[in-house]
Amino acid sequence: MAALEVRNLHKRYGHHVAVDNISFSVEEGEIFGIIGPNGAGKTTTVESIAGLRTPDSGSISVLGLDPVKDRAEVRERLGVQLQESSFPDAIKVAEALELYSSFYRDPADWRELMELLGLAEKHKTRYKALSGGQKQRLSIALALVGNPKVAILDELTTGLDPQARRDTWSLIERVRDTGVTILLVTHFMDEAERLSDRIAVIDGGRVAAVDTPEGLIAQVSPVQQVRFRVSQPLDRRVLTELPDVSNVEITEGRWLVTGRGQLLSSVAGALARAQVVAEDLRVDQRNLDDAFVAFTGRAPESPGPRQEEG
Ligand SMILES: Nc1ncnc2c1ncn2[C@@H]1O[C@H](COP(=O)(O)OP(=O)(O)OP(=O)(O)O)[C@@H](O)[C@H]1O
Repeated sequence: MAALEVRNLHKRYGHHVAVDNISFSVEEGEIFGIIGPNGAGKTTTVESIAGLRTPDSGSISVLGLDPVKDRAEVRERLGVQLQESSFPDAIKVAEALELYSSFYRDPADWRELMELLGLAEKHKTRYKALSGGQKQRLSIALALVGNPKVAILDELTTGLDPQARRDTWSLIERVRDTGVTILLVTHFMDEAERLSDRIAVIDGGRVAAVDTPEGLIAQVSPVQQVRFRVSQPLDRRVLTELPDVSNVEITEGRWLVTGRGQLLSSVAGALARAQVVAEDLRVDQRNLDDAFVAFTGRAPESPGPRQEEG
């Protein structure tokens, strides 16, 4: 059974169609990314999954449950970090975590989460006195405090500095490694590419593509090239016989290998087997930004400027 299943989801606000027939499914243990321009319908989709909005039509299953009909059960199993979480200004970090953990049947150890998210030193600090990055980390902790089987993270690292972003990514990977399925909405292509097993590109309320990060990139730019020099003589057939390789050119000692699919790993593997070291290696490779532009016709946002971490 898929952890999440969204089928033919529709949602209008007045005459404006925000979600126009969105379908996708997320396997258990996956990190599934959702990317798309502003106003694409990402938040409407994930808030419908969380039972916070009622779709006009379509069906949603969270671990086999309906977010509206089975609201209480879904709440126990689904952790949600949404944009602009708002808490009472006067609540202290530890109080918020303890309070939220009391809402669940089988909560996580909130003290451990506080430690993990680097909030232990701030445990007595009131919400209003936290920096943007600390508020962000608290909202992640609160999404995880119920020990969820599925977590929805929207704008995970907005407002975090580069080190805090990387730390948060490692944390999310650790959470995934404990078996939690993660739905990650993000504006940042580096984050989506680093974390997601698969990604849905949403544009104008529709799914423009669903694939692995490499698959999305390959869809828009199937041809790749790898350039290098070799540390010792090499029979070109070692490379021309690889299924991913379409052409090998050697000019003045520089090798240019053209191909598709997993070209770099195929070439690296063949060179390693031949005990040849690739020197001065360059890969002409597109990234997820290129795929985003190709699927949506718009450039993705960049992560900065970021708020000061306190
Ligand atoms: N409560 C609402 N009332 C009216 N229109 C809404 C409401 N919520 C969202 N919309 C509109 O629906 C569309 C989809 O919004 P949504 O927030 O789902 O997009 P998004 O992809 O999450 O955008 P962003 O990346 O900017 O957060 C937008 O055009 C938005 O203006």
